[in-house]
Amino acid sequence: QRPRNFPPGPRRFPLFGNLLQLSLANPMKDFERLSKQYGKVFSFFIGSKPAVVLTGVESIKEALVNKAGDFSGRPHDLLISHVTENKGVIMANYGPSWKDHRRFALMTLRNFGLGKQSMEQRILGEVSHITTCLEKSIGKSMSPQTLFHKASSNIICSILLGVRNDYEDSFLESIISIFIENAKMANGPWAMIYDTFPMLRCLPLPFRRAFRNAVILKKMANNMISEHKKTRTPGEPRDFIDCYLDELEKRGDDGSFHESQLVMYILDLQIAGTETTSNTLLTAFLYLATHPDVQERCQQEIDEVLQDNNCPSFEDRHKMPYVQAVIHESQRVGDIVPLSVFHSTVTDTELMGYNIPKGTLIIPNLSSTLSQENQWKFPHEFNPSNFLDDQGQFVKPEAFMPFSVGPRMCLGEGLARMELFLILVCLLQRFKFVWPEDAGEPDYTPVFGVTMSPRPYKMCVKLRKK
Ligand code: HEM
Repeated sequence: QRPRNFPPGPRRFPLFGNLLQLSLANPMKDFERLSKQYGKVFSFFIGSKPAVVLTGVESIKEALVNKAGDFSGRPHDLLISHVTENKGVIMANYGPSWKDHRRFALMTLRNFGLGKQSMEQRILGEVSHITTCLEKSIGKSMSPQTLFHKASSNIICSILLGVRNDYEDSFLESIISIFIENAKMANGPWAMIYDTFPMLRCLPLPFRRAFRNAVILKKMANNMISEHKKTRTPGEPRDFIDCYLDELEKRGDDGSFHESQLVMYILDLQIAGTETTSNTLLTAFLYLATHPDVQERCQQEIDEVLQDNNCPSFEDRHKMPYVQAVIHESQRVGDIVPLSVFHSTVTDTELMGYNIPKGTLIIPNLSSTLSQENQWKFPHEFNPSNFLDDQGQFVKPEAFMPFSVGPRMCLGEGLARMELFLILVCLLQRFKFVWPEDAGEPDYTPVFGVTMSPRPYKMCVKLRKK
C-alpha cells in the first residue's frame, strides 16, 4: 500500500516493488513514460522502499528550493550510503556537521582563488600538460577520454593534496578507473539489486567491488594525510588537507571535524570533481568536432578577445558570449548528472498537494529540466542559441540546472566553470579538432551512470597557431 495521499505510480509487486518494470541498466526512458502517465511527481518502489521522482523545473524548485528544509536529507539505506558511510559531504546527513563541512570547503576553495598558487594558475598549469600531450598527436586521431579524466583529476588533486601525476603514471590510471567503476555502479543494476534485497547484501556479488574500491581509495587518502602531517607547517597551508588539519587543531576534539571525516571528504571531492568535469569536456569536444561551424565561431571570438595569442583569464568569459553559450549548451545536452544525487525528506511534508513522509527517497530528475519542452528554444538539438538572446548576449534560462538547486547544489560549481572555460578556450585557441573521415556517423547517445559519459570516440588534432 502507498501511504495516504502519496504521489501516484505503478502497482507495486511483493518483494520486488517495481524493479521488474524498470530497465535496471538505464531507467531514464521509464521515468519519462511514468511521468507522462502519473504526472510531474510520481512514485515507485525499490523493494519495499517508496521513492518519489520529481520531473520538470516546477516540482524540483518547489522541493529543493522552496521547501529546502524538508527535502535536503540524504538516503541511508542504499549502496552508495553504505560505501561512503554517510561521511564526508556528499552523502552526509542534512545537519550541523554537513553545514560546517560545506561552509569550510566553500571558504577554502574561495581562498585558493587568490594568490599565486590560485585555482586559475593551477588550471592553466594543467592546460600546458594537456597541450603538450595534444601536440604529440598533431595530424593523427586520438581518443581524448583518458586525457580529460587525468587532467580533471590532477586539477582537483593539486587543490586537495598539492600533487599532480604524470599522464603516463599507472597509479593515476588505476585511481581513475576506480572512480569510473564506482560512479557507474552507484546507480547501475547491481546497486538496484543491493538496494532492493537487503538479504543479498552479504553475498559475494559484484556490488562488493564498490566496497573493495572504497578501501583502496581510503588507504590512499590516509597515506596522503600521514604524509601531510609529517611535512606541514601549522598556519601555512599548502592545500586543502593542510587547511583541514589547521582547522582540526583550532577546533579540538569536540567539534564535527575529525580525521575520519577528512578521509571521506577528500574522496568525495576527488570523485565529484573528476568524472563530471571531464565528461562535460568530452561532450563539448564531441560536438565541436562534429559541428565545425560552431567551432570556427568560437575560435573567431577567442581570437578577437585574446589578441596576440594571449593566455585567457576567467574574467574574459564576460567578453565571450558565444563561447559561454557553447559551454552551457554542452552541459545541457551532456546531461552529466541526470538524476542528481538522491535526496530524502527529513520530516513529514507535503509537495504539490501530496503527502510525503519523513525518510522518503527523493529522485530529482534534472535531465527532465534540461530538455523540457516549454523551457528551451531548441530542446532536442545541440544549438548554442539556447543560451543567446536576440542581441547575441549570453543568457541562462531558469531550467538550466545541471548543478541542481537549493542548499545541496553542487559545491564545486565555481571550480568546474573555471576549468571548463579555461581548458576549452586554451585548446580552441591553439588547435583545430576534426571528426575523422573513417569514424562514420557520430553516436551522441551517452552511457548511463551517476555521471553520464559520451561513448568513447576519436578526433583528429590539427595545429592552428604556434
Ligand atoms: C560540470 C561539473 C559538475 C557537475 C555537472 C556537478 C553536478 C552536481 C550535482 C547535480 C550535484 C547534486 C546536488 C544535489 O544533491 O542536489 C553535485 C553535488 C556535489 N558536487 Fe558537483 N558537479 C560538478 C563538478 C564538481 C566539482 C569540480 C566538485 C569538486 C570540487 C564537485 C563537488 C560536489 C560536492 C561536494 C557535492 C555534494 C554537495 C552537498 O551534498 O552538499 N562537483 N554536483
